Amino acid sequence: MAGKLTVVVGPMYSGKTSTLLSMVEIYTLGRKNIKVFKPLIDNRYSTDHVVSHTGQKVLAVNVKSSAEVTRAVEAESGRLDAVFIDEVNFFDPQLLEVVQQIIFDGIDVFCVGLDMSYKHRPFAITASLMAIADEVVKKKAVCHVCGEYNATVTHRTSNHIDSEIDVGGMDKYIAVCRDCYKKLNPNK
Ligand SMILES: Nc1ncnc2c1ncn2[C@@H]1O[C@H](COP(=O)(O)OP(=O)(O)O)[C@@H](O)[C@H]1O
Ligand SMILES: Cc1cn([C@H]2C[C@H](O)[C@@H](COP(=O)(O)O)O2)c(=O)[nH]c1=O
Ligand SMILES: [Zn+2]
Repeated sequence: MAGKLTVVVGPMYSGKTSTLLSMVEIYTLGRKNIKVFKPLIDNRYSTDHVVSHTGQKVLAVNVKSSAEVTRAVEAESGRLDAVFIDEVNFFDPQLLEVVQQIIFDGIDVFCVGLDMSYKHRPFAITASLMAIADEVVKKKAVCHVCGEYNATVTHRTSNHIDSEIDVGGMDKYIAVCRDCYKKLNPNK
């Protein structure tokens, strides 16, 4: 039987990584064989763990590219039940084919990542994964400005760099609702 693809998206602080950690716990309690991956660029809290903003963590394989995910999964020779991938927004476009192959090989895949950059633009790899997913979960955060539980966007508070990729936390980013995002970005 083919595996199932679940994609969990949302702004920063919306509980994406916490959701991944809960699913890891469920699979682990069920004595399933799993592997967790994270991209090399994400060195914010740890290089060899996926860590949530609340400090909860799980051991993870740090990969430079999606090809390394394939190699690590193949090395398990069919023993895996599920694969978890954090921060898919940082991965190369080939992650789509890699994930597709893993689910066709009968392994469940959980992908977690930002759907949009601070520019309110989709991260292409997350959008492609959402398109082929069996289930998409869109999470919300509490708006840092108005305090409502309706934040769907991330606002970058520092403007020292224009690149859409810039690893960071509260020092650089807040979660906001669309109304507050518009007030903070009047050109939108
Ligand atoms: N504005 C916010 N809205 C919701 N949770 C927040 C906010 N700021 C900080 N947090 C904390 O972040 C936690 C979620 O962290 P995490 O699962 O790592 O989120 P994500 O992976 O989506 O960035 C929440 O449980 C809460 O403790
Ligand atoms: C919005 C946005 C975020 N990032 C970076 C900042 C963090 O390192 C991660 C997101 O982490 P989280 O687990 O969702 O909290 O992505 C970025 O590089 N570009 C952006 O536009
Ligand atoms: Zn708001």
